[in-house]
Amino acid sequence: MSARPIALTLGDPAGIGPEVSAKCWQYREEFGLAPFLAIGDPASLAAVWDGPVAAIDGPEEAIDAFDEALPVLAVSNLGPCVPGEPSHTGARCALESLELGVGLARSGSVDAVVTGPVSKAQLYQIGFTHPGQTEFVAERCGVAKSNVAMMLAGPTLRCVPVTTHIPLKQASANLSEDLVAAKARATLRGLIRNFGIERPKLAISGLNPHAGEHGALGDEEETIIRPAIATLREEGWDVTGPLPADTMFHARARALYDAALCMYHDQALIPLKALHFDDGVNFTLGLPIVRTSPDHGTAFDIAGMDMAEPTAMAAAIRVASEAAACRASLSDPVPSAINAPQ
Ligand SMILES: NC(=O)C1=CN([C@@H]2O[C@H](COP(=O)(O)OP(=O)(O)OC[C@H]3O[C@@H](n4cnc5c(N)ncnc54)[C@H](O)[C@@H]3O)[C@@H](O)[C@H]2O)C=CC1
Ligand SMILES: NCC(=O)COP(=O)(O)O
Repeated sequence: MSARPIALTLGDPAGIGPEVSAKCWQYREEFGLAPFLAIGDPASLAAVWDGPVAAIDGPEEAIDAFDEALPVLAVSNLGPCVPGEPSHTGARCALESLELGVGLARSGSVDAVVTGPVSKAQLYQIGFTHPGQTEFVAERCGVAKSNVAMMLAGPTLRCVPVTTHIPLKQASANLSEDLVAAKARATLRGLIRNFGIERPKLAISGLNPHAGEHGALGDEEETIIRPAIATLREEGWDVTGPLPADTMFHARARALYDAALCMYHDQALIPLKALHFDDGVNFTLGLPIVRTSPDHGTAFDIAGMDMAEPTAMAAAIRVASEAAACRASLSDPVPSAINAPQ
């Protein structure tokens, strides 16, 4: 077992992040979780949980404390903490926790960072300029946002949207051959590096109904997606498509690939959440660090009611540990046989 813990940010203090984090500690043995520490406002835990908490000053104290209590690295929240009532002070606390968690992962003092759910709307209101945590973490790691992939992963499906948190009417205009190819490479390398899949298979969707019907129902398949696929194949990657998005997610189709690359957010996330809402993991591929998150959001509507299922958070912690171990076991994370530019 690694001697380093995992850092888990509590997310928005008014959301369900504190509750699912506490439940993960409570059921750590049933869930098979490696030691972790929580980062955030201790009051947000106290508001929803009366279990044991150990205040720590750094990650090096977490492993010893973990057996007896949930280790917490406190981040101050200048406002009151009421479950279900988000605030700007809470959003600032969530952002500060994220910054600290990413910093610990970058410094190598934790094996991975698992980020609790934040409210994008609240973050935007306090001046957050990134579409989501994915792009924030990429920037902190010095990686261009086009070279990271937001993968949503469950036991029978992994999906990556090429465009992420933008209005749907801008999705087509934001697609390009280079972006599709860059997201595909980040996904394929990520499957090798974090999931240990030696020769990953990627299925790439079309954008339009029936993948465009040879151009009759839209031309992005012919002008953008097909040329990107040709380039990826020349580089040696095992890539198929463009596939009609409505027929690529049934069970027999899913058995043919390791991940699906889709053109916009809901094309990827609807099938994933329909199949795996309770154990879906958001995994940022393409980073020097391991970063995961549960697939669900802040769920302000049920915060403080003891109704939040911790299973997606538990999956996010487990997948992060497995990915960290996988990376440590690989001497050549991207096999040189695959002739892809770095
Ligand atoms: N990992 C992250 O940081 C994510 C953050 N978000 C943010 O969360 C906010 C709310 O997003 P929504 O679209 O409403 O999605 P949501 O996932 O927060 O909630 C959708 C529905 O599912 C329920 N739900 C969610 N998680 C649950 C759990 N663990 N157990 C039981 N029920 C659960 C909620 O009560 C709600 O009815 C948004 O601001 C969004 O940006 C959304 C997805 C991921
Ligand atoms: N729909 C996924 C999501 O909202 C999580 O985004 P991010 O904040 O992890 O980039």
